[in-house]
Amino acid sequence: MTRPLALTMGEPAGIGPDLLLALYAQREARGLPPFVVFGHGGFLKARAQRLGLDIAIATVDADNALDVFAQALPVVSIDGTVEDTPGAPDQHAAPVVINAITQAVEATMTGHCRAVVTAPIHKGALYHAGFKHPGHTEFLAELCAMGGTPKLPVMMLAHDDLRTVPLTIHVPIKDVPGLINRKLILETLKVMSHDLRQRFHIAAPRIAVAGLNPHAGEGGTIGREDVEIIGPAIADAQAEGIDAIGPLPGDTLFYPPHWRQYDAVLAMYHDQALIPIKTVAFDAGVNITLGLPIVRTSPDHGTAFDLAGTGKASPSSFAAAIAMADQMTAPKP
Ligand SMILES: NC(=O)c1ccc[n+]([C@@H]2O[C@H](COP(=O)([O-])OP(=O)(O)OC[C@H]3O[C@@H](n4cnc5c(N)ncnc54)[C@H](O)[C@@H]3O)[C@@H](O)[C@H]2O)c1
Ligand SMILES: N[C@H](C(=O)O)[C@H](O)COP(=O)(O)O
Repeated sequence: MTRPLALTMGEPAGIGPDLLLALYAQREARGLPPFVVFGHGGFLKARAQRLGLDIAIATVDADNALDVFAQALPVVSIDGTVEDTPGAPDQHAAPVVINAITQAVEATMTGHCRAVVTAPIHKGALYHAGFKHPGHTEFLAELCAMGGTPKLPVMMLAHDDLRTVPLTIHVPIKDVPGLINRKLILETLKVMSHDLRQRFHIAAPRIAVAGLNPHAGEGGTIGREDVEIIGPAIADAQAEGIDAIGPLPGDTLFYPPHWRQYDAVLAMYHDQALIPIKTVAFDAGVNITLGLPIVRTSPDHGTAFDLAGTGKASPSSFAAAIAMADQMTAPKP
């Protein structure tokens, strides 16, 4: 029998807990693989009750999850204080939120679970509690390094054949130009090219690189980064055998006949990469971290405080994240 996926509870005041509870209730209808939740058992019981979900919750070790999955939602319970206050984040819950991620990664790195699927965290609440990482992406790279030097983690948003990667992630837009350099572009393209083959089974991936400036700098007349940094970095990548092309104007790159020529797009900043996916597939997009020794996926949405505890949030993107993690780690027949 296969091992379970490790789901993290995410921000308790958000919709993450609602969705994983709903997906457990819908597991058969949706054909979901077995999973175990790393989170706070008492809180999850309270949230299930609030949502009117009649499901049993069993406290387990990751190794026992499969034994109970058919009868109860298996939870590796993390000690700490977590109140059921939808829409109102409480920084006292932060240690549980962070430990849930840490333990889920450990269980996956040590082979007890197959992959990690994270529920959304509220970055502001964690920063106030001292969390030092911009988001899961960088934290996961540190956890997977197990005390060594973290490898470059790469965020990808994916839906069907549309896959986009932000070169810079959670940084102020005013800092973006200064963070773009040849080495970062080359290293990101290497990770993309490797993982498109390894995780997505694309034999010869083609990658489009978006420019930073309008019209990719219009030959250097509207900003110099495209000609002085991005173009040379693409040449570096081509010299290493990576099929990358660009810089291409970001505004027309996402016209379907254009992006469909490529297996992925490397964008220069967060919104340039995420807007296309969230516009066409907010309900089905998946966030996947490339460059890790394990598979990690996540829904493309955030904590949606306005919907937490109401039962109105759509579980579709979370289900797509589970399906992608399952597909990428399914035992070979
Ligand atoms: N993977 C992650 O941990 C992750 C991802 C994205 C955002 N976030 C965090 O989430 C917080 C809120 O971010 P935001 O407001 O920009 O984005 P959001 O995705 O939480 O919400 C944006 C809008 O979409 C709606 N929405 C979101 N998910 C929905 C769903 N499943 N069904 C129906 N409607 C849904 C919300 O109600 C809201 O109107 C921030 O702290 C951000 O950092 C975390
Ligand atoms: N910008 C990401 C998104 O909207 O999906 C997000 O905040 C998640 O980041 P991490 O996976 O690094 O937490």
